[in-house]
Amino acid sequence: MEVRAGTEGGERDMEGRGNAEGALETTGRLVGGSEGSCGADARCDRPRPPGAAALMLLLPATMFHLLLVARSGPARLLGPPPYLPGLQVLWSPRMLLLWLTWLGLQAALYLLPARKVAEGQELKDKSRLLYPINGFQALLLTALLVGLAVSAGLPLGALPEMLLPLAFAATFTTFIFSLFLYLKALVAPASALAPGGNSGNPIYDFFLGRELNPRVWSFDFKYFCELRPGLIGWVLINLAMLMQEAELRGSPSLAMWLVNGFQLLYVGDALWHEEAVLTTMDITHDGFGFMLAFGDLAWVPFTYSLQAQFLLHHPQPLGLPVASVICLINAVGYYIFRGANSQKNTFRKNPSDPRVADLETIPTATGRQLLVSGWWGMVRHPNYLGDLIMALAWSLPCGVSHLLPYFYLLYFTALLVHREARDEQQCLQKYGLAWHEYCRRVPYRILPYIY
Ligand SMILES: NC(=O)C1=CN([C@@H]2O[C@H](COP(=O)(O)OP(=O)(O)OC[C@H]3O[C@@H](n4cnc5c(N)ncnc54)[C@H](OP(=O)(O)O)[C@@H]3O)[C@@H](O)[C@H]2O)C=CC1
Ligand SMILES: CC(C)CCC[C@@H](C)[C@H]1CC=C2C3=C(CC[C@@]21C)[C@@]1(C)CC[C@H](O)C(C)(C)[C@@H]1CC3
Repeated sequence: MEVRAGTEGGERDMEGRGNAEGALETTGRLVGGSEGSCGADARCDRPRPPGAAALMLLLPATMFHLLLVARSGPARLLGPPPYLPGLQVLWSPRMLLLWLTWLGLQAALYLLPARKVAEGQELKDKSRLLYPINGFQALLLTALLVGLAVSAGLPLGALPEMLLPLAFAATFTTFIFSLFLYLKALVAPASALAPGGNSGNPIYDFFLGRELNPRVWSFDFKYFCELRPGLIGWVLINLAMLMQEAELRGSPSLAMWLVNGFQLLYVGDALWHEEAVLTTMDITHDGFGFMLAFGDLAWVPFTYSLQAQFLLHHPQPLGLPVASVICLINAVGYYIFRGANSQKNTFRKNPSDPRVADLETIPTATGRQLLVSGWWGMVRHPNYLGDLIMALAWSLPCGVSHLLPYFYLLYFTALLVHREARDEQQCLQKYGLAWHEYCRRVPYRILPYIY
């Protein structure tokens, strides 16, 4: 695949500010302030270097806290962990090898011939990078390989006992990998840097990432990490919890089936619609540094699987009527999430497509239009609403006796509220008056009549 020059963030580099996602996808407003290239953006809220340094400790610490409390009797989200594991528990060369094998397997699957090669968003120099679309194929092949390995005697049910050292290996490799990304960016041309990826402060740049699309030959690190090892690892950990539960209790519980099924649907959907990730701000705007690398490779698999971890250690009775209601909630969430994302993607690809041609739109000075009916006429981020409804459905099978399984819902609400504010700021810069008009016509952001 041809690699062409990256630029400073393509069309999204209009606000002159850097990656603010860290501010809440990591910190909330704790990290306010600005450095480097914030420019005229009054809402620039990137972390300051001490904030970035603190987050590099805080994020892994939170992840280990969750892993520890999920297996403890009281399972208190806000309570102390049952014990503090020593290095002899966390560090295991075997687990490091297992983790590297996992990454290697996913990298090999990434390099297999793809059914399609997609073009990314147009960069500033009008070039586009090329990306293989074979994520769903990677999921199926991983399932096949794991199936074969399990039938040959691989004890997948032993994985729950290995989570701590495995998460430690993932965190360790993320630090090394981020260092590699940082050093690589030092010799990259200025045109390859993300907006705000050149603050001059090493801690800050290490944390948020300097390069927009770091690649070695055609291997795109950010795109690879965003969808493959973390997302597929997440469903594999879920499956291991299910198998271990079957071993311990004779069969998996209904609650465990639901959590596995819902999250498999979510991951399968993401990989099936892999091309859509090319238009997200993570790919088009944000640098690739510790925050996103840790998020993709460690945070997603080890904390998004929290409900399954909780259920293994805290079985919850679940009757069919309640389970049916929960399935309905997940189906409604998925319907909104998929409907909204597909409507926008179809419209952006071809506004004359019969599926979207009848929708009402607002013209903008850029030549692009904004949908103002259909899903995008209901609230300004219907896809977030659907995602949040699904997040609720993933927690409900765990009952209401503990707050811990609702961690994802709480974290995700905060993340999406911040993400929405950030996207809103970018759209305002991009579309100006037309965006004001859109906000007037569609006054609610995520939840109709409430927010
Ligand atoms: N599970 C997880 O941890 C996470 C999941 N997500 C999910 O990822 C998905 C993608 O989210 P995200 O990348 O944040 O952003 P969106 O998919 O919501 O994209 C926002 C962009 O859509 C375009 N847009 C906004 N309004 C309109 C409109 N009315 N008509 C046409 N285009 C419009 C604008 O870009 P333009 O005009 O340039 O096309 C805007 O910048 C969501 O479903 C979200 O829930 C996101 C983060 C984490
Ligand atoms: C470590 C921090 C606290 C948080 C880091 C944030 C990341 C975990 C998320 C940023 C954007 C993401 C997306 C997905 C997963 C989580 C991260 C990486 C996504 C791949 C999930 C599946 C969806 O269908 C999607 C639309 C493809 C998502 C894209 C954004």
